[in-house]
Amino acid sequence: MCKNIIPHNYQISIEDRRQSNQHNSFLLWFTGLSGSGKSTIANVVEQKLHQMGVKTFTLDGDNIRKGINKDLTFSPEDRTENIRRIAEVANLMVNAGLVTLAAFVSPYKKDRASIRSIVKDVNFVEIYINTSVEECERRDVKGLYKKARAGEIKNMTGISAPYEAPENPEIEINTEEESLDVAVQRIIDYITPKLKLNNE
Ligand SMILES: Nc1ncnc2c1ncn2[C@@H]1O[C@H](COP(=O)(O)OS(=O)(=O)O)[C@@H](OP(=O)(O)O)[C@H]1O
Ligand SMILES: Nc1ncnc2c1ncn2[C@@H]1O[C@H](COP(=O)(O)OP(=O)(O)O)[C@@H](O)[C@H]1O
Repeated sequence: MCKNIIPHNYQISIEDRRQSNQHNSFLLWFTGLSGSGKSTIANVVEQKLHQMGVKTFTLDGDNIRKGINKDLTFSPEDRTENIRRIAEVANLMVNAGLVTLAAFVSPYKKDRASIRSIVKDVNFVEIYINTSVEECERRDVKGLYKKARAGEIKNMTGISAPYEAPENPEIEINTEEESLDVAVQRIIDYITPKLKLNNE
C-alpha cells in the first residue's frame, strides 16, 4: 500500500525542535483500568511540567475517541487499531518536540509493545497505574462498572474483557497505597533527567 510513497526530507529535525524548546521530547504512556487514576495523575503531571516551562500535550479519550477514532468500538480489533493510531499521533507530537502524555486503558501487551517500537524505546515511558478492579469498581467514576454488572456493557475491561498488566513498566503506581501527590512527584523525579538535552 505504501509502495509509491517516498518521504520528503525536511530541513528542521527533531533535534532542532528540541533545541529550540530547550528540553527533550518523549511519550509518557499511562495504562490501567478505567477509574484507576490515569487521567487524574496525567493531568497533574502535565500541570507541573507546564509550570516548569516544558511544552506538553495530552492525548486522552475525549480528544481521541470522540474525534479521530470515533469509528472504533471496544472490540479487541478496534482497541488495537485505537492504540495504533494514537501511537502514530503521539509519535508526530514527540517529533514536534513535545512531552506527550497519553492516558488509555491499552489492555493488550502486544499493542503497548507496538507503541514502544513506533516511538522508539528511548522515547517511551510506560506508566502502569496499578489499581485493583475491586477499587476501580468501588470508585465507579463514570458508572460503567455498574452498567457492566447489569450486562449493559458487554466487554468491560477487568470485568468481561482482559487487562494484561505490564511486566516491566518504567514506572508503576499503586493508587491504593500512594497518594496523588506522591505519585506525581515520583513521575516528575523520573522524567526530570530525561528532559535534559543530550548536549547539556
Ligand atoms: N468496554 C469498555 N472497556 C473499557 N472502557 C470503556 C468501555 N466502554 C467505554 N469505556 C470508556 O472508554 C474509555 C477507554 O477508552 P480507551 O480508548 O482508553 O480504551 S482502549 O485503550 O482502546 O482499551 C474508558 O475511559 P477511562 O475511564 O478514562 O479509562 C471508559 O470510560
Ligand atoms: N492516589 C490516587 N491517584 C489518582 N486518582 C485517585 C487516587 N486516589 C483516588 N483517586 C480517584 O480515582 C479516580 C480516578 O479516575 P480517573 O483519573 O478518571 O481514572 P482513569 O482515567 O484511569 O479512568 C478519581 O476520582 C480520583 O480522584
